[in-house]
Amino acid sequence: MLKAVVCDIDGTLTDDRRRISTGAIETIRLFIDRGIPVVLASGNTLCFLDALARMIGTDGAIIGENGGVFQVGYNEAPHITGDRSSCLLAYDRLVSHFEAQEIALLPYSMELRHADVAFARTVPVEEVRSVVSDLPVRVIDTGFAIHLQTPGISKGTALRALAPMLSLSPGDFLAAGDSDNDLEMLEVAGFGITMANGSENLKKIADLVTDQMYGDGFSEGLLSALERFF
Ligand SMILES: O=C(O)COP(=O)(O)O
Ligand SMILES: [Mg+2]
Repeated sequence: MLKAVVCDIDGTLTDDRRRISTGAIETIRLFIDRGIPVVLASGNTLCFLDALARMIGTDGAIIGENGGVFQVGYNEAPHITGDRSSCLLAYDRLVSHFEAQEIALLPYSMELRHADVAFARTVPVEEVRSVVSDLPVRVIDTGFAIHLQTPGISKGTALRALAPMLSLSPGDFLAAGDSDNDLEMLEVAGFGITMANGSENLKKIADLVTDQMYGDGFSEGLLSALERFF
C-alpha cells in the first residue's frame, strides 16, 4: 500500500527539450484530487519548483538542487542540507581550468541556488570529474545540466528527512525519475518507476520500466500503480 508520490521534473514530466507534458500534469492532478500527496523533486532551484508546484496544484512540498534544499509547504522556511562553499570552490577551479582552453562555463541560476552549483553540459563531464577529484564534491550529470553537489546529499536523503514532516515514511512513496540523480530517491521509496528514456543505472534498480518515454511513460507507470497500490 502506497500513500504518496515523489516525482522528478526534467525528463520525467518533460521531454528531452524540457517541454512539459500536459498529460503528465493531468495524471498528477488525478492523484491530488484523490487526496494523495505529490512531492516534486528536482535538480532545479527551489523557486522554480515552488512556482511549478503552485501551477500544478500540489500542497507545496518540494525537493530542490538534487536534495540540497527542501521545503515542507508553501511559505515554509527552506531546509538547506548541502554545503555550497565546497561546490563554489570547485566551480572556481573549473572556470580557470576551462578558461585556459578558451571555454567559458555557462552557470545556471547561480544567485538562486542555496546548496549546489549547476552549469551547462558544454564540457566533458569526465574532465570535470578529474579536475575536482581531490575536492569534497560530487559531480552529477543529469542529462540536462552538470551539478556540483555535497557528497552524501541526494534526493533520497531529502526524501528521508521530508517524509516524517508530512507524517509519512519514505517507503510510503511511489517515486518516478529518469536519471542518475534519481537513484537514491528510487532506492528509498517503496516503489520506483522509470520510463523507456530512463538511464541504464536507474532501469537496473526500478521496480517498473515503462514502455513509453517521458511524460507518456510517467502517466503509463503512475496510472498502473494507482490501480494496484493506492
Ligand atoms: O536540474 C537538472 O539538471 C535536472 O533536473 P531534474 O532533476 O528535474 O531532472
Ligand atoms: Mg530528471
